[in-house]
Amino acid sequence: MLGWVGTLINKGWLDRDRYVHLSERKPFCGRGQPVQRPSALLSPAVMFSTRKTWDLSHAPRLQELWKKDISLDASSLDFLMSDGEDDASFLSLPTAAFSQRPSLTAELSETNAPSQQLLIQTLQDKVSAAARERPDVSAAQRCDCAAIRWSEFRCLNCPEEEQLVTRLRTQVEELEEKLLDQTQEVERLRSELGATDLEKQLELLVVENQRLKQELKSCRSSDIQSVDAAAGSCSCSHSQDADSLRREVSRWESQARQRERRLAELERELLEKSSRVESLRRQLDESNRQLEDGRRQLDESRWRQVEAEQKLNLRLQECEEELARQAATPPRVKYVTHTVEVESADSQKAVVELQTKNSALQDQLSVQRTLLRELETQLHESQRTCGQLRTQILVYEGEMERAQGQLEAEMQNLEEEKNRVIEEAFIRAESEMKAVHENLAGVRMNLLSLQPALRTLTGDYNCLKRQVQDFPFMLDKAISEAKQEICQVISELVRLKGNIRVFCRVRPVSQEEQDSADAKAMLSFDSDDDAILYLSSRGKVMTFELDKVFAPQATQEEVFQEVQSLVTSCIDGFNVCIFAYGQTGSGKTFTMEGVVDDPGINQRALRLLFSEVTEKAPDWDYTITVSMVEIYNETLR
Ligand SMILES: Nc1ncnc2c1ncn2[C@@H]1O[C@H](COP(=O)(O)OP(=O)(O)OP(=O)(O)O)[C@@H](O)[C@H]1O
Repeated sequence: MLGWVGTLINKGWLDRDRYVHLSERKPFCGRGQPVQRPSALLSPAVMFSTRKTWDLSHAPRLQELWKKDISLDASSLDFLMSDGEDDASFLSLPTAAFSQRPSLTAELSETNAPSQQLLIQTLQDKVSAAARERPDVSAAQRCDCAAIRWSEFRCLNCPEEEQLVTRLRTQVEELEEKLLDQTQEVERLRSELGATDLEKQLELLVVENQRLKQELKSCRSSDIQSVDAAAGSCSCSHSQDADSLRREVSRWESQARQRERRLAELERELLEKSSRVESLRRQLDESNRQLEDGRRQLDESRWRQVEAEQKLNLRLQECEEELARQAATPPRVKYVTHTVEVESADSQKAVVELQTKNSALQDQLSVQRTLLRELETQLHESQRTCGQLRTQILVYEGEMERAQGQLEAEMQNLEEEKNRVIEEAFIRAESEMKAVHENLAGVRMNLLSLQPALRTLTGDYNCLKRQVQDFPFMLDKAISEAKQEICQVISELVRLKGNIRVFCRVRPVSQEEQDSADAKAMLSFDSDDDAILYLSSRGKVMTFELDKVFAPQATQEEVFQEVQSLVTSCIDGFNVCIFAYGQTGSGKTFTMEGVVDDPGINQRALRLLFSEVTEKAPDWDYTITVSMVEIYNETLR
């Protein structure tokens, strides 16, 4: 036992200091003679189980070891177990060897509770295997082996063993619950890091990125179109009003502000998405860290398991050696054999029960190992999935950074283009405004100069309008006045010329008259007055004053012109009479009738009369009657 404990301490599996205080006790003493214990290499299990005293005179090697203050190994355990002369000390060895197991298990459970079951199971398996692998031993040896098992079963049947089994079962249940919790935790981590939420978030981010690109493209195209439209409208800006240009510029500025607000919102959304990606990445890192912790715990559990297996193997080897030594030892105490034989049936039954329990525990252990392998597989799968997701996240982050860079560049270009267009529009608007102001000033000057003329024209227009309105009355008045004036003129003419006017027409001298004596009588005319006629006859000049004197060269037309007014006066209602008086051959017929080629007053007066009547026919109706009278030789015809 001391060698086993010492081996554990030398290998670093047990804490040496934990056993120092035990040196003050006196676990080993020989035959009532207390032995001063030189070292602290005793466990409480040994103290508890060693109820009989040992004679250290039969343990020179132990004394030597104690004096050297070194730890014991498996060989020292052989010595200790084989050198006892006292039967009681011999019998106490197996009891001590097995009864110390709960204490050891309790100590191990403090540091490695999950491996307890495996440790106990391994120990029991080794013992059972050792018993089965000795078919050729003698009956006495089998009896000794049975005695050992009986002692063990008796210890298992004790309350401490039952408590141990209960505690182990509780620990197994706790281990199962822990495995279940770890499985659920792994599932939760997979659900958090798996291809559900994270991929959905990434897909949403990609869709949002595409939407932002399309919206930016549409905004840029609409701005370019609006700029082109504005440029086209500015080309004919001479015909546009300055207010419309200002409204257009204000509208563009409003649109630009709206675009800027929209871009700010998009940037804010992008930042939110980036923060969301960052939080997801932190969650992923946290989950990976938890997975690493779980893996580390599993590694530690595995390591502890291996460690416990090594301990149990060592312990099993020691037990087997002890069993072999016990089997080789001659049966020194026969009654013990009898006692064992008496109770061998119960022991066999207990062995069967224990084997059944061992089988159940092995099954549970295999199940737990299977679960552990599945858990490790799931862990590896989760780690692989996490690696893939991490790679995808890096790829998406790179794409997002590139998209963000492109978006920022496009935003910058759009902003510069917008500023340039606005500046050009402002410049054009200012130039157009200047031209419009100049034109407006010229127009105002023209208006100022035209206002008096306009007022004059307005007055003239009003005057003309009034005149037009009064024109019918004025026309009637003018006609009346003209008629009155005409009547007055005619009256005055008649008054001036008299009611009877006398004209004198001198016909040319004929050829016959030139040869006669009468031709000497000469007529002369006054060159200054056409109403004077001089007649020279027989030395006397007689003067005749008439209304008109027509010389011989006077034509028919000239004579008619003199009487024409009289002819037309008859149209106005006056009575007129024209007649010729003179001696035969004086030219009356020639003047009144005329010749065919040169008509006289009658034909000319009728032509003029009918011409006037025809001209006034729309307004007047005339009735013309012609009558001819001749007085010849005092006869009227
Ligand atoms: N002014 C004249 N110029 C030229 N020839 C004229 C003119 N007057 C008259 N004679 C001619 O004198 C002639 C006589 O004229 P006419 O017959 O007219 O006279 P009379 O007075 O009518 O005569 P009677 O009383 O006999 O009828 C005509 O041959 C006519 O051609």
